[in-house]
Amino acid sequence: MTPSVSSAAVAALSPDQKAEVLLEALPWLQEFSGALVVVKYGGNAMVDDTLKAAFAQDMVFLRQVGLRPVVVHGGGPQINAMLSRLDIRSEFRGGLRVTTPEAMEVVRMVLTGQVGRELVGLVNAHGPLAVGLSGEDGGLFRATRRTALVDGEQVDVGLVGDVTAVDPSAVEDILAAGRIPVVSTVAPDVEDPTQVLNVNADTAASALAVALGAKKLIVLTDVEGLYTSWPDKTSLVEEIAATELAALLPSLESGMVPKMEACLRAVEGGVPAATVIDGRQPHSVLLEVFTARGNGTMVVPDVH
Ligand SMILES: Nc1ncnc2c1ncn2[C@@H]1O[C@H](COP(=O)(O)OP(=O)(O)O)[C@@H](O)[C@H]1O
Ligand SMILES: CC(=O)N[C@@H](CCC(=O)OP(=O)(O)O)C(=O)O
Repeated sequence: MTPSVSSAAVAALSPDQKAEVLLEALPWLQEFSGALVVVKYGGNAMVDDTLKAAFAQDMVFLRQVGLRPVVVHGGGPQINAMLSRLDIRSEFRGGLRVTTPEAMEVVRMVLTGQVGRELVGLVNAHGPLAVGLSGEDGGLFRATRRTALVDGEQVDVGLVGDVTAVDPSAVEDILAAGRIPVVSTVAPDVEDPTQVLNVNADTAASALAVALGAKKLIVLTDVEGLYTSWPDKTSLVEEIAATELAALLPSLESGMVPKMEACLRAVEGGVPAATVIDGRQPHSVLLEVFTARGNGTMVVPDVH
């Protein structure tokens, strides 16, 4: 496997510099030893092959140094591409895809049969570590149909749900076997378990992080982090407490709404920290977990 960090750049470092880089990770290796970390990989941060390979390498790295990573992936752009190839119209309302029965078939096929499979393959290029599953497997998720909030009104978005029950035992079994679960976020409807619903991947990752008692939720996206007044680049937030974020939520725009809501719910549900990081930076997860100055925006409880 070709290393994604340039060997020439590493060779150019002096022995002292190499030791310094390795030692910077020591306190973080100690702090995160054995820790369960849920990593949500957004579809927008997944469009480049080199980035995807680097992400897979990071998951293997975490696992190798004793953490227990759980991957929850999105795939919005990949679903869009397949819907347009099949000539099926699709629109978003309040950050959620309006999902017809026809679109739902494509969502399930792309998330579970394409995006999930590709990530499993990339991780397993390093060894037989990843096992893919969807919210349908082993009763992992159950979802309740929801509407979207558009201009103060609740509107119907079709076969879309929110995860309202999680049975993490299937994920825990995979972790106990020393492997890396890779979860796609379609989920059976509580009312009719033969009907699957489309679930936003950020909110599903958050529900899973809470149910697993994760030490951290890391959300990769295609922007540096949360901006309080988007798109003003000077308004990037490094750290924000739950109450402050709750007050800010109504002013956020569509893509960031489910993401920041997910971080808030995770922290309110007992996850000590939820971080949104820039997935366009190769190895952003390694930098986030193992360096002093992480990146992106960290959401923390009010008292921590
Ligand atoms: N306040 C904000 N801070 C940061 N990004 C924002 C904000 N408001 C809207 N955005 C947009 O949200 C996008 C991320 O959401 P989304 O496209 O759903 O990503 P993903 O596929 O990673 O889930 C960013 O690329 C940015 O264009
Ligand atoms: C209800 C809803 O909108 N579901 C999303 C599920 C995928 C997702 O969340 O993907 P990202 O993380 O890449 O945005 C969708 O259909 O696009």
